[in-house]
Amino acid sequence: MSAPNLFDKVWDAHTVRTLPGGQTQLLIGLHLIHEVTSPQAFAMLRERDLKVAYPERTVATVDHIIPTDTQLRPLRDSLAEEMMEAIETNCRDFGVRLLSPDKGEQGIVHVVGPERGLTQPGMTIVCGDSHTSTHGAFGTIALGIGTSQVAHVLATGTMALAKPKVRKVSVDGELGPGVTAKDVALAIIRHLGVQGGVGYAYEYAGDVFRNMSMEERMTVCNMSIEGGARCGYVCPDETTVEYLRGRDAVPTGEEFERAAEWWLSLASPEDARYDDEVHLLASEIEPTVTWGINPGQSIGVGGTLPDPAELPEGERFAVEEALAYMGLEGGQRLEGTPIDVAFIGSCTNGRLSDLRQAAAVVQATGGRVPDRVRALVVPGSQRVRAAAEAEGLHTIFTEAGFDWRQAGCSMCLAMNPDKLQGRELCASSSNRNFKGRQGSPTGRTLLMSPAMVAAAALAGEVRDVRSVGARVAA
Ligand SMILES: CC(C)[C@H](C(=O)O)[C@@H](O)C(=O)O
Ligand code: SF4
Repeated sequence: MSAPNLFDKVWDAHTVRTLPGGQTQLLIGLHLIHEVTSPQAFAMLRERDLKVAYPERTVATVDHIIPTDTQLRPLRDSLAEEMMEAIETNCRDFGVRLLSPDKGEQGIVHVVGPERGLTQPGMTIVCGDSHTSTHGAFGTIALGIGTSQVAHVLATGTMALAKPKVRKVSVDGELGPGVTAKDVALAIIRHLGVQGGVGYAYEYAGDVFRNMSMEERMTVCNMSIEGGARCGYVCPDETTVEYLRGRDAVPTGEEFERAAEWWLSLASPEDARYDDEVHLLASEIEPTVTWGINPGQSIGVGGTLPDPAELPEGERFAVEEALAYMGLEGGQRLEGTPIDVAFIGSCTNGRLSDLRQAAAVVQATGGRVPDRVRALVVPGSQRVRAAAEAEGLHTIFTEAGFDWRQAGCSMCLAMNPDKLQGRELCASSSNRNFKGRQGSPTGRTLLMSPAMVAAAALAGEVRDVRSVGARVAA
């Protein structure tokens, strides 16, 4: 008999009961909320005269709509100001803590949860946001939910869910220089497909994840959803424990040691059972760039684009459609393609280590962003911004011609003034390259690591980060 994996253990520990239809009623340990998916949910509570069942397990932030040039109130965009006021009022009326920009606590929801130690191993975590999978880096069950589910969790602290299957995704060996967590995430998605994870939770394992920092694990877990998985996680280990020690929401002293012991005990054992297992080799992963309109359409930076004429009939259309939208030719190399905009930031790659890697490339290259390129560095949270400034990273960026911004989602989704214009081509450290994703209906996105974005910004074109000589690997 094989043993339960982490997902089974956390699921069982939070099961309230099995519902008549076969779903599980799951107790939710942490409910994170943001300004986009919460207003309607609070309205539903008001209509039915309900309270937030567990305000102490509910934490709010503002990220999508907040401008990143200045956060001074009232916000210049009246709709953004309205949304800001709505979340302030809702949090006040329902007794929910808002991580406020005035107190230096604000940031992207998936950055502030972990950095404050709100995200802890063994928890169930939900948020009305698809990239909630990020929190799985700590060995949690972390799920994105819809607005009506947000209302349900606010009102009951529980949620009905069918248990997904679990696939173990192992990446073994050692990553080469210049190959980052982002490249691992893109390689997994390319290998398994953007729909490959449907119905699954991904357990990330193997040498590569064992050696990763928590921030790198977050980058990969963040993109689980882009590979279709319901969520993704890494089993807690000493790296997890040491990351959490001393953070705001984490217990101290004896209580911390007890918690740490429990966290470590949740890790899947050697003989754990899985519904499926997949193995990838670290040595086969290159610095990766997307060329299409979903995150699975990527190549190693040195490679050439697929040629529709050489593809089987069934695959041809999707490639043709993507190449036509992107204005690229099959068989062409991506390296050397001129870019118009460079964006470093987002919940995938807007943490301190990401900014450090990008800054290292800027220093190693020594040049300046050409005038025709707009380059933005947007920290994932106010704390990340302050920490980066304390090490002088902002000076490295601004002296090289990058724009150093306030914390927020910024151009990842462009629900704020940071938008592409027309057909601009953007080298972006974010997670989605869908048509029109970055604010212009015809705008184009090349997803890559923050180090690669920095290299592209300085060259004004797609470059292999390894050619600039900076050691950017963790
Ligand atoms: C606005 C929000 C609902 C959305 C999501 O769920 O992911 C956004 O964060 C995104 O990245 O597209
Ligand atoms: S940074 Fe991008 S992916 Fe992350 S929550 Fe914001 S909009 Fe969504």
